[in-house]
Amino acid sequence: MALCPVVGKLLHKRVVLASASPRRREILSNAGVRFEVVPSRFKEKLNKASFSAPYAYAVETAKQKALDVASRMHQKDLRAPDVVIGADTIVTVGGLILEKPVDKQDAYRMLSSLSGKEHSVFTGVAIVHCYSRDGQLDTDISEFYEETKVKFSELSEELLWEYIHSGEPMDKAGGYGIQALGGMLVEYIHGDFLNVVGFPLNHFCKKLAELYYPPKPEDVQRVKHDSIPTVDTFENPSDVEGGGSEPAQRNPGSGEGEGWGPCAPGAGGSLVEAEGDPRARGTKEAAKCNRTAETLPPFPADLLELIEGFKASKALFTACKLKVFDLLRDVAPQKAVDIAGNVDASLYKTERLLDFCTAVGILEKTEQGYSNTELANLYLVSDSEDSLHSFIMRNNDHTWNLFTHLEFAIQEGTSQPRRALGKEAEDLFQDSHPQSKETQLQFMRAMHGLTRLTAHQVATAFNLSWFTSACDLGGCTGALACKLAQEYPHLQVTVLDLPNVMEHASCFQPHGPEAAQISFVSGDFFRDSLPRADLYILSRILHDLPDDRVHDLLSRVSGSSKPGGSLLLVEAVLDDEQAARVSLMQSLNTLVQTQGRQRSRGEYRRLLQQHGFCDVQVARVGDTLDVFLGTRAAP
Ligand SMILES: C[S@@+](CC[C@H](N)C(=O)[O-])C[C@H]1O[C@@H](n2cnc3c(N)ncnc32)[C@H](O)[C@@H]1O
Repeated sequence: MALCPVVGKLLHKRVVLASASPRRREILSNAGVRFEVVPSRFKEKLNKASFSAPYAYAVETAKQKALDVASRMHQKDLRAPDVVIGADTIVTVGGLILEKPVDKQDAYRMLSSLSGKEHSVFTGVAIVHCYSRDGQLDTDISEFYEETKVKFSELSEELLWEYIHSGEPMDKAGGYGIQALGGMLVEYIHGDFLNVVGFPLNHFCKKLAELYYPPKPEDVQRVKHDSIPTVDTFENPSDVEGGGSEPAQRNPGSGEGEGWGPCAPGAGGSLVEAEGDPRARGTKEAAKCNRTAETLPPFPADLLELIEGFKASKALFTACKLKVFDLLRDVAPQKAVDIAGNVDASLYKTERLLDFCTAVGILEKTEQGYSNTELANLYLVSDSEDSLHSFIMRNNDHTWNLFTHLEFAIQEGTSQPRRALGKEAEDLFQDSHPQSKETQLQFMRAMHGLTRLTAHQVATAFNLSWFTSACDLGGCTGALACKLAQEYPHLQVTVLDLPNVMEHASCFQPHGPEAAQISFVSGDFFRDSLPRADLYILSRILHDLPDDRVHDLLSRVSGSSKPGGSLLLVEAVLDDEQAARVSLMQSLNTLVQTQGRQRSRGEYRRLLQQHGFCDVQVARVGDTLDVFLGTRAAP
């Protein structure tokens, strides 16, 4: 079905229906939308007289219902859902708006006013996209309405009262339900049947398509579309409070045709404006240049994420540095005041940091307090088996500093370790001014955590069971060696790395039976003779090296390999989108830090072949790493 992909856009979002109506629930779930139901507490008491048309009243009520739920959910657990759907159905006849009857007399009054006449059923719908920014709720609101004309037969008193006594009219706008007994009262309808039931599914899907697949500017035909009149007054202004969001005052005079109208996506759409929100400025600009909804530029969500991304990284670094996740491991939820006391920080600011961590899914917050998510327990606790804590701290203490010099690296065309760290590029690994033990260990723990993430997949990318000896050149803590030993019980693995690394390698030695298969050797793969092995491994080594050094190293490995021996090479490559993203990010790293560069799969394959490794096979590991296996041909 053509509409399925549109509804599919909601599948990975947390969607909430702000309505208790079982009919709306059924229509949406039948369409494949997955959602929670949180009935709105918004009282349907807007001043009808202040709306220039009945549908505007329905749209505004739908919007206020959705905003009420978004704001309550955000206040409750500081995490608004992604999308809240509000809807309000009204019946109008002779300029009067009929909602739900309050009692049987009211139902009688309504139904007799419809008898033998045509009336309109309007459903206003608001689709509210929610965002949490700095603990505040921010929303984008799209709204629309649908009208269906319904003609009732002449209803006898007897029929009327029989219907009223059935109880069906009481919770329905206009006092009837077209999908049940009330269907017998209807002579004909013009328009969407489901709109009369309570939810205009067809228009809803079209609106989603408009939002999620905005037309390309060149495809846009300028068409006159429905608009919603200006609404300035609310009967109860406090109803719109909450979560820092207020509905925008609509821009008069921007529209086509009718002389007024909203300047926002879709018919009757509007954007909530928040002070300082770039989207708000975008909306004003659009109004200025008289843009229609269809010609508004796409909202640059990815770009904004890119612009602001460093703030999120720094917040994570800070929470790690304060050891928040260590504190919350294996304990009952903690209140912000206790966490702040424990990490010796300001309560108010700590709470902001904790709320951010909650918003990005690394902490959970309940009434009892904050606790670690599973992700935090796995990776953010400093001494967990798979901890990335040191990798995060390395980024905070070392890489961050280097990246502040990216501009110089680009302008001057050189790496910046001197400016950033006071040392030369060639000293990065082999330091003539030894780093402190803590810095060295931080680097090694960082590599350990990173390598462990993919070690099993690298070790099993190819069947290596016929090798009896392997040497992992620049193998650091032995994280990959350990996995190889576990996978291949007949394999002896030598880990070769520089003396300053080997000095601390004992901290990482495995304790299981595989320990007997692994030996650590101190050495420089550019200067010292390489330990003898059937299989050499270069994992994440070559991208840090300039071309001449790559050739140098490969020719040494080749020279040490026996015919039939192999080289296993592990690198992120430039070829496909996902790997290239990681690879290019590393290339910025090498730009500021080393003299290396990223290479494509083809380049690595050719490099292996040039150095005598033939039958090169390649396997993808995870989303981003390529593992190459080449066999040394006879010279
Ligand atoms: C980026 S890390 C890669 C570690 C590991 N192979 C992996 O896949 O995670 C580079 C490693 O190469 C080591 N290294 C750099 N230059 C070296 C050299 N000339 N001789 C031996 N090891 C070296 C570093 O000490 C470091 O442990």
